[in-house]
Amino acid sequence: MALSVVDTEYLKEIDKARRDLRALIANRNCAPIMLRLAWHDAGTYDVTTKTGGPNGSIRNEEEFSHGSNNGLKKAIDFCEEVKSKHPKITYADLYQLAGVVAVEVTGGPTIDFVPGRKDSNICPREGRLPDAKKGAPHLRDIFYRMGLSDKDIVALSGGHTLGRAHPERSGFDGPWTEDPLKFDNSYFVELLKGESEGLLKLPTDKALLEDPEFRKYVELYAKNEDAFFKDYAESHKKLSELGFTPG
Ligand SMILES: C=CC1=C(C)/C(=C/c2[nH]c(Cc3[nH]c(Cc4[nH]c(OC(C)(C)C)c(C)c4C=C)c(C)c3CCC(=O)O)c(CCC(=O)O)c2C)NC1=O
Ligand SMILES: [Fe+3]
Repeated sequence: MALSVVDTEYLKEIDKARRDLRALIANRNCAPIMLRLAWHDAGTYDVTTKTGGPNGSIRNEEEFSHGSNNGLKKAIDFCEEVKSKHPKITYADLYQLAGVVAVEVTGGPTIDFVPGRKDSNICPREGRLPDAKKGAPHLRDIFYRMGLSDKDIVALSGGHTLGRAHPERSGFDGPWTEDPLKFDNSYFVELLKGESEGLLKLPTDKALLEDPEFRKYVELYAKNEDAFFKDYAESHKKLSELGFTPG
C-alpha cells in the first residue's frame, strides 16, 4: 500500500476537501455529528500502549457498531462523499479535518490542522470512551489514559455547545444550549445557571461543577469566551493529534 506522504499534491487535496466539507456541513447542518465522529475516532487513544487514536479505524463496522458510537454511521457516510472525491486523503486525516471544519463553520475558533495521519484497521475494544452516566474520577481515568489534562476535559466538554442527545442513540435527550448550531461558551453559562426547561446536563457535565479543579475552568469559560476559545482550540488540536507526530 502506497504510504501517503504529505507533499504539495496532498496539501492541495486537503484544501479541496476542506472546501467540500464546509459546503457539506453547511448544507446538511451536520456540524455536531461530524465533531462527535472526530472525537470518537481520536478518543480511543491509550498513551501507555500507544494504541487507538485518530487513525480512521472507526470506519470499520467492528468499531462504529459499539454502543458508544450509536448514530455515527451517518457521519461516516457523509465523509465517504468527500473521500470518494479525494481518495488520497486518509480517513484519519479526513475525520479530523471534518471536526475542525465543524467548529469553524458554526462560529468557533480556528484550529490548526496538520495532515499526515495514517489509517489503521485495528479496532480498540469498546470501553475507551467515557460513560456519560459516571462522574469526575471516571472522566479523569478516561482522559488521563488519552494523555489529556483536567483543563482539556473541561474545555473539550464545551464541545457540547453543539448538537443534542438522541434517545435512540444514547438514551439521553435534548440539546445542552439554546442554539445547538452555534459554537460559543453558552454550555458553561448554562452549566452555572442550573436546570433549564428542555436543556440537557449529563452526569459527566454536572461532574464539572462538583469537582473544584474542573469548576474553576467552568467559571472562567462562562465569563470569558475568548479564554474558552483559546483553550478549546489547543485541546481540540491535542486530541486530534494523539499518537501522531506531524512529519
Ligand atoms: C467529556 C465527556 C463526554 C461524554 C461522556 C460525552 C457523551 C456524549 N456526547 C454526546 C453527543 C455529542 N458529543 C459531542 C462532543 C464531544 N463529546 C465528547 O466526548 C467523548 C467523545 C470523549 C465521549 C467530547 C470530548 C466532545 C468534545 C467536543 C457533540 C458535538 C455531540 C452532539 C452530537 C449530535 O448532535 O449528534 C452524547 C449524546 C449522543 C446522542 O444521543 O446523540 C453523549 C452521551 N460527551 C463528552 O464530552
Ligand atoms: Fe459528547
